[in-house]
Amino acid sequence: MSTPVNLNTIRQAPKVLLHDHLDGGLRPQTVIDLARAAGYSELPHDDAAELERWFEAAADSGSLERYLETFAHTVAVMQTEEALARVAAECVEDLAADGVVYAEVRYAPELFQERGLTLDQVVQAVQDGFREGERRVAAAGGRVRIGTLLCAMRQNARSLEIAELAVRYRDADVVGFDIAGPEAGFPPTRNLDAFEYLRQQNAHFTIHAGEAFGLPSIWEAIQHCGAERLGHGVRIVDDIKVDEDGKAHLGRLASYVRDRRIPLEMCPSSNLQTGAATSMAEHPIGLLTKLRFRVTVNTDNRLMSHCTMSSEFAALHETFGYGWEDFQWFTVNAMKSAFIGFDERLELINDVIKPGYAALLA
Ligand SMILES: O=c1[nH]cnc2c1ncn2[C@H]1C[C@H](O)[C@@H](CO)O1
Ligand SMILES: [Zn+2]
Repeated sequence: MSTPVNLNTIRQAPKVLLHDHLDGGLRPQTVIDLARAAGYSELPHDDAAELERWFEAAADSGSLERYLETFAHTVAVMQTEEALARVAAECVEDLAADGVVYAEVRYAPELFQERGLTLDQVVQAVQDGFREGERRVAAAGGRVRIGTLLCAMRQNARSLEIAELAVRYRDADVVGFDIAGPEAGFPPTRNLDAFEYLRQQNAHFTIHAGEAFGLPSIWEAIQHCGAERLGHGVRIVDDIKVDEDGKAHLGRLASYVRDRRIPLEMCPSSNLQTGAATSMAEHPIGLLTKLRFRVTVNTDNRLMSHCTMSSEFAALHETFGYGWEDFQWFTVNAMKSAFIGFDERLELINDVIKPGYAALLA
């Protein structure tokens, strides 16, 4: 008889996370500590539990723009090398404690220059923090590997510079690039020079698309920019019609995304808060999973969405009845879609993920 599925047992299952923002995953107490150290007095609460509730409620606004406003506080307290390294190390510990065995964690270096840090100092501080976190996890007998994605913010015009930064650190575990920030009004094609540069460098990138804007954003991200994965991508369902008898008809773009196995970095809880989906039951992940798109499950922002990889899986179990086989499928999908090398992905699938789920299914 297989292990019953609940939050505790899900924590023990090996999980892979491709879409997690460093500045969206701070521990509430760390936000408070760092604010104190920096003399930042704008926090809405100085009690960790209240602050945690505040982030979740403020992010639960129904709009991506309002959701993004909450990052003003986390970004404000991450302006020194010490703060960046601490947040990065704690991020690794928290993911490992939740049973994540591989994660790609992203952030926008350009946001951490308010106190004079150079882009290189920002990246080096975060990489130091990630390596420190991995060492602490290994010393405690755990296993986790972190790759970094550098984001450029859509509303700024620094994407080529950030793409060059990502390539400069590609041998120091920066595994790819992304664009983030408000989607409506900032089409991905504004950053074509960055994407062209990355392709010429044989570098990897994903693009936030199809979250707060629809099919044109997804189409541009894939066909003009050359994105290998889609951040969210939920609006791809606008190109799918389902008959009354349940038969699905895919348009050209949806067919392309499915047939080319383009990974969808889906983040259910975040989508409920930004209004990209109306409820868990109606979240497009149900249909897209049924149609065997390459779906992956992610947290987006663990602080703002008050979630973990395990709580996302648990919510999907409650809503759609998914069990270990489905979780293994999401996890293998994610591992196959990661930006690290093929050998390493295969090793994680064969040595960690499959044995982990086999034990839970036995
Ligand atoms: O879901 C999101 N969509 C677009 N941008 C986002 C999302 N979550 C976080 N961000 C932004 C806010 C962060 O400051 C930035 C880099 O992590 O990315
Ligand atoms: Zn995101």
